[in-house]
Amino acid sequence: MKKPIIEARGVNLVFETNDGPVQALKDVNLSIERGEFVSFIGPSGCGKTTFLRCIAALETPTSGALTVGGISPDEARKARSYGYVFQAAGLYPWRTIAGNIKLPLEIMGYPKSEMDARVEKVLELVDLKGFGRKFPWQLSGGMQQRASIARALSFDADILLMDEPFGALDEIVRDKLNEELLALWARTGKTIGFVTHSIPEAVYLSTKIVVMSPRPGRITDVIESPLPRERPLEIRDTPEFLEIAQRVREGLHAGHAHV
Ligand SMILES: Nc1ncnc2c1ncn2[C@@H]1O[C@H](COP(=O)(O)OP(=O)(O)OP(=O)(O)O)[C@@H](O)[C@H]1O
Repeated sequence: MKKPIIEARGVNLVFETNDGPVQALKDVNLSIERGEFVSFIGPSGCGKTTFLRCIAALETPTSGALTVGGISPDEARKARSYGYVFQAAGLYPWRTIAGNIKLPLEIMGYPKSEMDARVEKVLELVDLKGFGRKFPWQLSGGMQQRASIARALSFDADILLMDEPFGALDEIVRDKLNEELLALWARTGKTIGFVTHSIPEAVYLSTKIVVMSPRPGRITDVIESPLPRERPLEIRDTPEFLEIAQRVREGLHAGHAHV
């Protein structure tokens, strides 16, 4: 059997705060296979972001085992195994779009010609061809978020971690970006970890949906989606889609019963 690209076994994380310990993650067990699209959904404070940050070695579990590509998250971070997309696009206003996308490549010391080639390639991947010389403030919110995805893709990591990347966008833009993200995922074969508050977004995008609940943050359900990988937006009106959405809803409610 192939080894999962991300594997968590009995992961716990307790934050020590002024008000006492906060158990952000409790006994999290999860396997993510290469090429999967995994969404994390649950109410505020259930540990979605914390788990993503553990994968990215931005937080360290208090106990348990977590591997990324068979190595520790810290080693995986040093090996540039993932790109990270935050809720806010976080582009530097004094740099052009191309300049922003180049930033991680500059830090990694890529030669100029390769940087330029990569910028062109990722701009095309996120449908921003021709916008490299614009500044962030000249782009719409949706375009800025596409640019931040391009930046995360620029060094071609196997894993893309996305923390509510479309949360601040209106529904029409969000639909379009969801469609584009699926196309990008199909073209690149990346493994994607995606945090969301939206049930339709989670069901539309994912091959696996991880339902979480708070206090302490834990996984209450893991749903393997039976939907085909190729998904027109209209799939959201099919009985299969609505059935999965219902199961997510039930998982969310069941989680609350423990609070
Ligand atoms: N650095 C920290 N110090 C102390 N407590 C923290 C820290 N980071 C997160 N927490 C707490 O851990 C719990 C999980 O937080 P986390 O941000 O992972 O939740 P979330 O599910 O991503 O929430 P949201 O949907 O609001 O982003 C919360 O109770 C939060 O207050």
